Amino acid sequence: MNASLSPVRPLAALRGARKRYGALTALDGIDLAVLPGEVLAVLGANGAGKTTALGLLTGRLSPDEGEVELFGSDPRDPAVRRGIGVMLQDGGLADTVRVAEHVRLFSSYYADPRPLAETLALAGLEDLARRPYAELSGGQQRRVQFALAICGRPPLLFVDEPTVGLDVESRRNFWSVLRRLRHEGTAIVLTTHYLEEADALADRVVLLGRGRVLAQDTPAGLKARAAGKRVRARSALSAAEIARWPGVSRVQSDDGRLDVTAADVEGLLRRWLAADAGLAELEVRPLNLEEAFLSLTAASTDEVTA
Ligand SMILES: Nc1ncnc2c1ncn2[C@@H]1O[C@H](COP(=O)(O)OP(=O)(O)OP(=O)(O)O)[C@@H](O)[C@H]1O
Repeated sequence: MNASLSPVRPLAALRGARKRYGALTALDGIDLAVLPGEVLAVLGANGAGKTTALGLLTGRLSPDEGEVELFGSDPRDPAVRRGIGVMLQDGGLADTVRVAEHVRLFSSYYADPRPLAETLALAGLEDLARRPYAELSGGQQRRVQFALAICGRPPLLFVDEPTVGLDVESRRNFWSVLRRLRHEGTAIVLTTHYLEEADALADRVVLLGRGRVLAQDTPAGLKARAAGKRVRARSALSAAEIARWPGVSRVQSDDGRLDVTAADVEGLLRRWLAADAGLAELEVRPLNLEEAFLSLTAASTDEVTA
């Protein structure tokens, strides 16, 4: 989607944004728009450019080329940034200060903060309010960083890999809090490696790879756009033979059966049945989000190396 053609004015946008670190191009001219009320997941492998994209949108970094817009203005203006909440990967908070004091101090920067007790409850910190920050576990420190990001009731919240290092229950709790904030009307930009997380939370996904946008879609749309379906069957043909057929992107031998990923599944099945009348135990299923992600990422790698 081209951000400038969007009928709804975005809360934040990158247009042709390019960012280099020395010789390395971290973002290679990307377009991205955050629409009111949506949860946008920025998904990608390590080094794809997710944190850099967030750094531009939140005014922490400046682009080398292109435009960055936040609430129609420049995010490098501190007055504009006051309208956002940001949870970074590393908060850098004072160790000796107690949790409630951190939250109270941050809340004082905002005109209409949440009551302290509500912020602590949303972040799951009620029982830790009197603890010094340094005496918290890594996961508990993440919750404090989250509390600071939401205490000012920002209409737009940025969270960078928020559930890294959280156990399964904490991750689920965190998801339900994000859903509640979205329900209150907060737009959320979330970076993640976890496809499951994007699938569970996001209205839209921007898939980044090597500093480029590989796809922007709903989680379901992303799955549909990815290269086809998986077909499993017991066959007399070899994996190498099927791998040469057009439209076949991957073949694996698994427990005496072949597992084939193909864009045109009907074409594959016609050819396979014609070549092997003994084809048995046939199963066809759509790719899950993880497989869709891998096939899109692999397609970009092919493009780069071609
Ligand atoms: N300050 C920096 N100086 C030099 N290179 C950097 C800097 N920050 C990021 N990079 C490089 O830019 C690229 C994009 O990094 P970025 O942190 O945006 O990726 P990411 O998608 O957030 O990765 P991860 O999932 O590992 O956090 C990487 O190759 C990274 O090594």
